[in-house]
Amino acid sequence: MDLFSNTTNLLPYDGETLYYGHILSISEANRYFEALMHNIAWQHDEAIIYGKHYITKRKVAWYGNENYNYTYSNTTKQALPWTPELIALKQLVENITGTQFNSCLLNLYHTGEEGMAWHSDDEKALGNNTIIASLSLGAARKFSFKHKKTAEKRDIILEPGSLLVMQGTTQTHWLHRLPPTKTVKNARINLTFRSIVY
Ligand SMILES: O=C(O)CCC(=O)C(=O)O
Ligand SMILES: [Fe+2]
Repeated sequence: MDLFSNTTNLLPYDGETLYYGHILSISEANRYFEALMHNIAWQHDEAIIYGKHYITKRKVAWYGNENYNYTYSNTTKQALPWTPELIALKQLVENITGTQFNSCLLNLYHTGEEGMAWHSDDEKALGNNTIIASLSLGAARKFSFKHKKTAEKRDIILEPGSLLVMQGTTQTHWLHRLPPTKTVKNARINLTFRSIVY
């Protein structure tokens, strides 16, 4: 039995997304935020859309068990080996979710003006009904879901030190995004633990 089983599904149908709230104390969340700011190999993300090359303001980093090649937005990333902080966080998230993860995509949003557009994490490498565990550090930000057919929406505030888990058919039927906002001035780090199936 997991310790956090009293969570409810944020989505009304066609998927399961659980918000576990704080899984780290404020001081632990601050300590990890500072450590990851300095110790992660942050790089600007690249995408090739209709043949045009884009570089994002947001920074990303990709870590994993092996040298996974991971392709999205027409660019291929290679995973770096886990750092001690990432191993500790992965362990914590695995204990709570009862699931093993073999990789983690990190995002660094320097201010509220950086976000992520509507998408679903439905790359082939994640397989069907994948489970993605999303840990937030730094600034609290709004996170939104939109159903692909009905356009029904759900919003949630992701607090620092909190865990959100997207599973079941969430990626098949729902888009999600991190909307940009002028009111947030501070940086946020998000870690999405994932399982690459090949
Ligand atoms: O920053 C977030 O909370 C979400 C990031 C995300 O959706 C992704 O990396 O696929
Ligand atoms: Fe995503």
